[in-house]
Amino acid sequence: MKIDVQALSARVHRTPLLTDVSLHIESGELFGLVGPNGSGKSTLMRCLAGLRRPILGRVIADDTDLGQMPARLRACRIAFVEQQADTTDRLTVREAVELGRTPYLSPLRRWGADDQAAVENALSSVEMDAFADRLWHTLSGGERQRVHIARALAQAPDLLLLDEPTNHLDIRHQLSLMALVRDLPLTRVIALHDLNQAMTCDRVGVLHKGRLIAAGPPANVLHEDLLARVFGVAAKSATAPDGAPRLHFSHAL
Ligand SMILES: Nc1ncnc2c1ncn2[C@@H]1O[C@H](COP(=O)(O)OP(=O)(O)OP(=O)(O)O)[C@@H](O)[C@H]1O
Repeated sequence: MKIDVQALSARVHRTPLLTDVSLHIESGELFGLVGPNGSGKSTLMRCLAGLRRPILGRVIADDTDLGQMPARLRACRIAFVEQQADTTDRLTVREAVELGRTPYLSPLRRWGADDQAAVENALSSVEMDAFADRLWHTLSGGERQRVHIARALAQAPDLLLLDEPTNHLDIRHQLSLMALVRDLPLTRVIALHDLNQAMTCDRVGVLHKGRLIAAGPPANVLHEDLLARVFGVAAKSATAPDGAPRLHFSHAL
């Protein structure tokens, strides 16, 4: 799914949250969204998910205005893992992941082998198969996060939106999640605080005070001047032994 964000502005009461954001994301791209706390990342993600209506501008998903897309179609095509998603329902892990298949079900299309396979594959992608029968509320924060991601994968979307998905994850699961997301054959937008994880995206966009101030290949965008100006940190770019660009942070400015 390709995404065209056209002159998008969002506001709460009189407070602007996003101002005149325009952005094109290619089909199949891994796009990283970065910016300091409160810069508007989650707000933009919610607009991309169709959960927040912009006050101005629009989001075009393939050739359809997201505001006009029927909710069920949107639920089949777009999966969103929010930052602090939670549930109070008494669910097992498997039942939570099965929710990802809900948009596909109807009286004419009941639960079938495809749905079961999608759930099992999703559980195993995030290494949660052994937890399938555990109750949701007994899981740790990182385990819950992995189940949310499994639910989104079970949805088999064309666009996957992940808002800071590596929060709560230990370093091994951070790296395996990023590797999993990198290899998925679909459009992915991922809000990240770890700028070295952002360096592994195809392109990044930088939000600052609700405006998109830069977008492009990570090594071009996340340079020392921008990191000082936007994030308020002293950083140096370097090359890791495997040839990948790395950022080294020394202190807050
Ligand atoms: N309902 C609301 N009412 C008032 N202000 C809001 C509301 N929702 C968001 N904001 C403000 O809008 C700004 C952008 O919030 P948003 O959650 O999009 O930022 P973010 O970049 O995701 O931040 P973080 O990195 O801290 O998660 C913040 O200053 C936030 O306090």
